[in-house]
Amino acid sequence: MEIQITGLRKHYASEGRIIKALDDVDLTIPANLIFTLLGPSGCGKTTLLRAIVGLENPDAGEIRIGDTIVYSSRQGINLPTEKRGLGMVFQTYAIWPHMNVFDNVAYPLQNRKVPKEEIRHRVAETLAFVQLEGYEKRPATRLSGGQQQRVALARALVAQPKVILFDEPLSNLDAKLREETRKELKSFLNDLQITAVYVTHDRVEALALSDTIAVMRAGSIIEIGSPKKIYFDAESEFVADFIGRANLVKAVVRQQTTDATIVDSDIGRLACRKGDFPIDAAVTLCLRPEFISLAKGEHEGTNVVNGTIVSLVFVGDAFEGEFRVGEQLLLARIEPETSLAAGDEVGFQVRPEHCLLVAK
Ligand SMILES: Nc1ncnc2c1ncn2[C@@H]1O[C@H](COP(=O)(O)OP(=O)(O)OP(=O)(O)O)[C@@H](O)[C@H]1O
Repeated sequence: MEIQITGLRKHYASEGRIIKALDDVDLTIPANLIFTLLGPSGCGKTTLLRAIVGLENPDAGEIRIGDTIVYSSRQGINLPTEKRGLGMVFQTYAIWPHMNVFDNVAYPLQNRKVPKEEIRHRVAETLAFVQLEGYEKRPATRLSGGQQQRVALARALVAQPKVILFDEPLSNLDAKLREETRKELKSFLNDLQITAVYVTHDRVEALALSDTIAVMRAGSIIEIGSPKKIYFDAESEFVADFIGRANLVKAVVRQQTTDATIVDSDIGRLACRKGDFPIDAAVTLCLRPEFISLAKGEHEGTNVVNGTIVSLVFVGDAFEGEFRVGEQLLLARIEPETSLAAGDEVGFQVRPEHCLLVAK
């Protein structure tokens, strides 16, 4: 089910200041996909999610879920949470420790006075779906973190919602379990064909899980696109920097050719991916460390950059190499079997399509 948000506003007054948690947000969340709200702490993600759920009372705007207006300041509509037909997996909605798995999952149905036999059937079906059949009698506290998350998911799904909302549901799990649970969750959601709205500040989680990512900043949605689009074709310096490790270099547009934009940058003259910028525009060159392939010695030719290695840090599957080009420090990903060392003169040639220009 599609969610349509129009002019949604929520301001808070705090210590004499106005905080624009939601600054007139317009947003369409498409049906049956995993849609992620990504942004730094305090950008308004949770406020937006809570407004969709009905746990936050906005100041103005409209929220439509499918054909139903669940909130409209103009029409004075504000449906209570339980009438919005949503499932939720929130950090703060953790499973109940004093109940067993069955009772945790059955709770939303018991609350709605669904007949006992149907409850048993639907809980069994949902537990099978999240691969927890046979766990009905297990006290919730005697489950692993990942299993507890699956119980929380089952509880959100048991009432067959049209939309399911997640607020940082994996943030209490350790790194390895978080990765496994994320994969499971993606496969569950793909099978379900349900509209999922997912809030996180973790870019890796957003990239791995989402069909579409909306990047938020200071109460506004600033960019929307597929994970690849956001990662490779960011439109602003903020998004390029937030979504992944990036070398950001100041540059000025000098020339537009048919297939490239030529800039003078703090690391030299470079042909970059063609961008729609006027001559003399001040832009930022975004160069991802994985596109820099350093080799020893001084290099010559077009789109060549030379520098000196400052440090190498081993991070398991690679080295993170820091090197200096003039006044600019750049980061490169270097293969683990490298013979490069600090102090080495190095250079690289970069393909224009790997040099993304973004607005400052
Ligand atoms: N009850 C409140 N009173 C005052 N300010 C609030 C209140 N709730 C949220 N805010 C402010 O509104 C802004 C948006 O908060 P929100 O929790 O939506 O951000 P977030 O992006 O979810 O952050 P995080 O990732 O840290 O949870 C923040 O500046 C926050 O301090």
